[in-house]
Order: sequence, then structure tokens, then C-alpha cells
Amino acid sequence: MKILVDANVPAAETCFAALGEVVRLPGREIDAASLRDIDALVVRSITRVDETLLAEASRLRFVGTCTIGTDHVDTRLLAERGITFASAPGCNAEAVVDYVLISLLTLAERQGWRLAERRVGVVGAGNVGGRLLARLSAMGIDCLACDPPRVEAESVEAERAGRVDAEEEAPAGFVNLDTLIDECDVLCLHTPLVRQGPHATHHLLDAERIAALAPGSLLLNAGRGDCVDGQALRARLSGEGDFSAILDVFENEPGVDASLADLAEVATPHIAGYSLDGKLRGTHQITRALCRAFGLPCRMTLEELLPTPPLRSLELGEGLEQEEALRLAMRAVYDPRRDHDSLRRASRRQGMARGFDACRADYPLRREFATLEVALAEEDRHLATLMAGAGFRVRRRLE
Ligand SMILES: NC(=O)c1ccc[n+]([C@@H]2O[C@H](COP(=O)([O-])OP(=O)(O)OC[C@H]3O[C@@H](n4cnc5c(N)ncnc54)[C@H](O)[C@@H]3O)[C@@H](O)[C@H]2O)c1
Ligand SMILES: O=C(O)[C@H](O)[C@H](O)COP(=O)(O)O
Repeated sequence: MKILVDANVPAAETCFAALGEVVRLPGREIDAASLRDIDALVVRSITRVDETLLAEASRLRFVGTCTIGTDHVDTRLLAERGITFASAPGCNAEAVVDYVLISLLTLAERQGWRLAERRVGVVGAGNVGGRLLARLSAMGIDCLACDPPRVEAESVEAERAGRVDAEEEAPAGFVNLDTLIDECDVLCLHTPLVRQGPHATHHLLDAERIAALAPGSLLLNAGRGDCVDGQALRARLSGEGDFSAILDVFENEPGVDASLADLAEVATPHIAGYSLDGKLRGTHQITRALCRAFGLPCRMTLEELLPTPPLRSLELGEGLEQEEALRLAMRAVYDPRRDHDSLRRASRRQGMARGFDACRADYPLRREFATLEVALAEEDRHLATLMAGAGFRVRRRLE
């Protein structure tokens, strides 16, 4: 079997070499000709898997994407052709939540407010949004959520189970998008890109909704760029200076609107999910799916793939304000200002499209908050709750 794997998929040789011959190509160079003699294709989000790509893929029996998002894949076409498809749900969700928490705390520090005093609205409460809500709530942050497809699915499920009281009622904390916009200071967008249907998300935040975001509020988008009308967002950000954005995703990547990126407080090149843990989980999930599709045994475990983190333990002393302590621990693992700065530098040097891709291709080692154990004094009970809520392992400091 011949397996073509995107060059940005880590551990591909370790995972796939026992299954067949592994060929590597940068994601944007995978084209119809390169698929001529390929049995299995493993991509990330930058390879559009459509009719044009599959024009000469007569041997192809499997397509896997080591990502959560699937909007780059024509899944209907694959089903019609009898090609097995697999994605990696949830693989980098923890990394995205890490990114959101430290980015919000960074803005709080820069603008002089406390996250604990803000209400956060999460749009899309799936693997990413659901984990974000869980961590924010465990940190005592006031949250609301908006996820009409999930609310609908839960009410259908409740009806099926014969729970009459559940009729059309959204679970506690779930509201519609316009209420969320009215009632929250911070809006975090974690929806997939869906172009059609009753819950389409293309320009879910359109000019009207962007205008309705309250003065002093903040929009963070780590879902897909096309879920927000970029032109309208740029116009709002160029306005009175009463509104901020943290943007990891953009319309038209990698050739994104440089003036929009410049106006964002944090602008990163679609790397919110780029922890090594998240990428390796993706590779591992797709290895298992490929083995299933070809009836092969899969002996590789995720633990075998993950190296020991460079920083395993951090001991905090007394006297730190709580959000300061959180920032310190988070930045010991990951600091999004590094990614913001490298996008700025790379786009100035090479132009936006090449710079954006270069930052992603040469991404430095990043681990997740859960890999760090934070040691605290016994009396720091509240801080221990906050740290554990934020995703760290917490232990009592030895005096
Ligand atoms: N920036 C990054 O690096 C990065 C990393 C991972 C995922 N993502 C993006 O984030 C998206 C979400 O990831 P996930 O793992 O949570 O996916 P998921 O499928 O687990 O959850 C998505 C949630 O969004 C909800 N949703 C769909 N349409 C909606 C709408 N119109 N309004 C509100 N909610 C809606 C769904 O019901 C679901 O609960 C992915 O599809 C991907 O595009 C980006
Ligand atoms: O959908 C996802 O999982 C993310 O958007 C993913 O991290 C994007 O990274 P890429 O596939 O573009 O390397």
C-alpha cells in the first residue's frame, strides 16, 4: 500500500511505515497527479479534497484528515466513490482552549481588566466550546453558550426518551446568538464552517451582529475565518477603539487581509490547536482509522508517541495576584504573543500568504497546560481551584 501524507503531519513515519510505503508532500502541493498510485491519503486542513483532486485517484480507498474541521473535504463525493473517510474529532480541542484562556488573560492584562469580572459567551459548544465552558466554569467565570443544533438534538433525544418536560427547552445557560451578543462582554466563536442549511455558519457574525457587539467588548475567533464577515469586522475595529479582537482564523487563508490582522490585539496564523499533543492525537486517531479501513492491526499507542514535556513542574511562591499567577503558569507552557509576533515578522519579510504558511510549517514545540504540574502552598486553596479549573495538575508545595 502507498500512503501519501501531508509534510506537516508529525510522526507519520512512526505511525504509517509499518502499514505501507509513506510518501510526503507539503499540503498545498498535493495535486491530482500525486494521487495516481496512492491507496491512502492523509491530509490536514489546507488540502482541498474535491473532484479536481480526485480526478486521477483510481486506487484511493481511504482519506483521513488529522484535524477536527472537515470543511475542506467533499465527504459526499468520497461516500459516492466508496472511499472511507475519517477525521480526528476533538484531537486538538484542549490546545484551542489553552490558547483561548491565555489570550483572554493577556488582553485583560494589556487593557487593565480582570477576566473574573467578565461574562463570556461561547458560540458552538462542541468538543472545543464544551471544554472551554467546563474550564471557565471551573474557574468561576460567568458563561453563556449558544448552540442551536445541539439544543435541537438534545430536545429530539429527550422526546425520544419520553421526557415531556424537556420540550423545546434549552439547557441552562444556553441562549440564542442575539441574546448572547447582548449579554456578554467576551464572545468566543468555535463553530465549524457550514455553508448551507438551517444552521449555516458562513458569516454567522455578519455586519449587523458585529455592529451589535457592545462597546468595550471582545471577539475571539478560533473556529473558521469564514464564520465572520472580515470586512465588517475590519470596519468595526477601525472605528472608535471601543472594541477588540483576537483572531486565529481568517477568510482566505493564507492570503489573509493584513490590515485586519494588524487591527487585532492578537493575530495568529491558525495555530490555536497546534500543540504537539493535539497534532499527535490527530495522527494517532487517523492511524487507527486507516488500520480499521484496511483490516490491519494497530499496535501504536498515543503514549508511545508523546515525548516528556520540557517543563514538568512549576513551584509558585506567595504574593501573586490570582490572575497574575494563572498567566505565569500558562505562559510557562505557551504564550500566544510569540505566535502573534512571528506572524508580524514573517508577513513583513515574506508577504502575508508566505509568512502565514511559514509560521505554521516551522511551528515551535508547544505542549498543553495539562502537562504541567503546579505546586502551591497549602493555604492557597482558591488558587488551587483556579489552576485545576484552568487545566493544570496541581499539588501541594513541599515546605
Ligand atoms: N483554530 C484552530 O486551530 C482550530 C482547531 C480545532 C478546531 N477548529 C475549528 O473549530 C470548529 C469546532 O471544533 P469542535 O471540535 O468544537 O467541533 P464539534 O463538531 O465538536 O462542535 C461544533 C459545535 O458547533 C455547533 N454549531 C454548529 N452550527 C452552529 C451554529 N450555527 N451556531 C452555534 N453552534 C453551532 C455544533 O452543534 C457543535 O456542538 C471545527 O469545526 C474547526 O473548524 C479550529
Ligand atoms: O480543524 C482543526 O483541527 C484545526 O483547524 C487544525 O489545527 C488546523 O491545522 P492545519 O490542518 O491547517 O494544519
